[in-house]
Amino acid sequence: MPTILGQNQYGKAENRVVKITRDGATHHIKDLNVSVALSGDMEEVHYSGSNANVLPTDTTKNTVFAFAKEHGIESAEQFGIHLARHFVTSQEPIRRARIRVEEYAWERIEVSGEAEHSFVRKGQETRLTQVTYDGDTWEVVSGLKDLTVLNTTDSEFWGYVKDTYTTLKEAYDRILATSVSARWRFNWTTDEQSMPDWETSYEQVKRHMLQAFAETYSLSLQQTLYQMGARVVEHLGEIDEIRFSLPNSHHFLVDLEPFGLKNDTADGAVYFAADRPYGLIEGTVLRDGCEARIPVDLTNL
Ligand SMILES: O=c1[nH]c(=O)c2[nH]c(=O)[nH]c2[nH]1
Repeated sequence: MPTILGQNQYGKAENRVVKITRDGATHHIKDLNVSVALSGDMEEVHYSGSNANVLPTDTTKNTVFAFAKEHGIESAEQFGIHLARHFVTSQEPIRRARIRVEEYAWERIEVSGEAEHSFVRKGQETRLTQVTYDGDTWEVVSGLKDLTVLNTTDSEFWGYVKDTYTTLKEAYDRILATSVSARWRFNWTTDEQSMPDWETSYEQVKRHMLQAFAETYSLSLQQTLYQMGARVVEHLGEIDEIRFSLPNSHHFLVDLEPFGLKNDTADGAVYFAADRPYGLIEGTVLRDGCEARIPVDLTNL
């Protein structure tokens, strides 16, 4: 049965590019998911396997990261236009380029004023609660998930154990990012007159967590976790226990040396935001003398 090739396109999808710009102590962030789809004279690669017209998808990925460094990211549209023009005008067989961009919006964490290098992702987190009553005693465990935060600096990781399998380079200025999942247990159990103000309490827990994240100079995500928990328990008398599950959302500096581009943290850099695997840092912070009752696995709550 004779067949012919119909519409076809190819390219690297979902390049997670994060560009930090440093304006003195004030940092700016652009966080994009960029997908490239190219089409043109691509019959031969499909019919005979000749790659003579094929610009590798790997190259399209490198171009995205290199352009972010070389030209910056003014807007998703400007970045898309620049890339599309490049592919179509630089490669004769490529007749059409479609660049799709998703942009994730970040806002500055409020500390005393707006933080210079600490951000929370726009869009609401999910608020959670679990109430249990046995006719006598109440247990209220509340929480949140998908509260995504990022520090563009004030994070290091070094001095760790090194064995035969350790390849990780020590980091003295890295991005620290996580999506906070937390559960906290109220010590209110019986007296309905002295119930906490749940709405106020929620806002305060969130504020203390965000401020602790922003203000901790972090030597590990574990240290940041403890600071966030301690801040909540110390400030809010109604909470005895808080547990966190914090994925370490790795941002890797992209090696742009092959394209003659210096990509240094110190003057604002381009990062590859990896989605998996990720470090997963979990732990409970307790008021001294209180019992731990929040389950280890937060998915069970
Ligand atoms: O903050 C961190 N804690 C770790 O335990 C760890 N492990 C790792 O590879 N990177 C990091 N970062």
